[in-house]
Amino acid sequence: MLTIRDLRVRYGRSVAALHGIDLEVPDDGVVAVLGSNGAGKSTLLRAISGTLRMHRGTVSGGQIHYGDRRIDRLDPAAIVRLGVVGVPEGRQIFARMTVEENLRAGGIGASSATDRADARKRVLDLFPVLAERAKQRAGLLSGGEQQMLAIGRALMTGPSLLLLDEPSLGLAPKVVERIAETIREIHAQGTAVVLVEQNAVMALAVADSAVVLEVGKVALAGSAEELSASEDVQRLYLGGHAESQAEAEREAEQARAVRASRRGLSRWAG
Ligand SMILES: Nc1ncnc2c1ncn2[C@@H]1O[C@H](COP(=O)(O)OP(=O)(O)OP(=O)(O)O)[C@@H](O)[C@H]1O
Repeated sequence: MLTIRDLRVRYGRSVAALHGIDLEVPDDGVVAVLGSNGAGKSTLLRAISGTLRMHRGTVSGGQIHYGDRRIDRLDPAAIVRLGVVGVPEGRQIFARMTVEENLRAGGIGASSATDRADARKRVLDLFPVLAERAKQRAGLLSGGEQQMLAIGRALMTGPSLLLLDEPSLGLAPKVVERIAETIREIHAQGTAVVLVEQNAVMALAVADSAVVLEVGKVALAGSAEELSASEDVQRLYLGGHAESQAEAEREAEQARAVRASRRGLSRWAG
């Protein structure tokens, strides 16, 4: 379980980005973090993964625990060793290296060659396209394939908690649905997920529970079903791109249908 209590983050002296966030991510959970630009979503992931310092940020108050370990003062490599691995926004794969080399780089932290081989097999089963493109330069993959590679590389360490920063960004709806299915499969295989998204329809379809951040605070929290039904969420995040209330309702209906199919999937997986 990841437990965040009263987390406060600053960038330099002048910018206070998070103002006391509370969040829990159960070991078998998928928690979505929603919110508009600048709400603090990426900052929250940076705080969990220990990468704030690379962005001149610091935890100025509160605590983050993973299990019984306090992690908000650990460096990123130590946090990865505890099983908490992030896929930052913008994918950041090694564009000039091949798909295979990218995956190998992800597995460097694995404890043994057997672990690496097992992880590689799991990743290629999850993303068969990466096996087909193994020798290709990563920079030549499509946007969706690059996102799959970024997730696959993170999975090479065998994480128990995966942090995803806007995996749907810039991808076509069909590819977004493929990424959503993959997140469900990763979860069904026993990895907890924190999913930061601006695509609330996708995130609420995949997650068990969600929080909405507004200017560095949790404005709303609840189960994915509660938030899908919330008028505020519908107006701000589900209806935001809809031309009419009817379309917003269709989107919410679509999210409910995908959730129902997910329940079917997890029953099947379990
Ligand atoms: N390196 C930085 N230095 C100074 N301020 C920053 C830095 N990174 C983020 N901020 C500020 O912190 C606040 C939260 O930003 P953050 O990137 O976490 O939001 P976000 O919800 O992830 O937004 P987006 O969806 O646009 O990525 C914003 O006011 C942003 O301008």
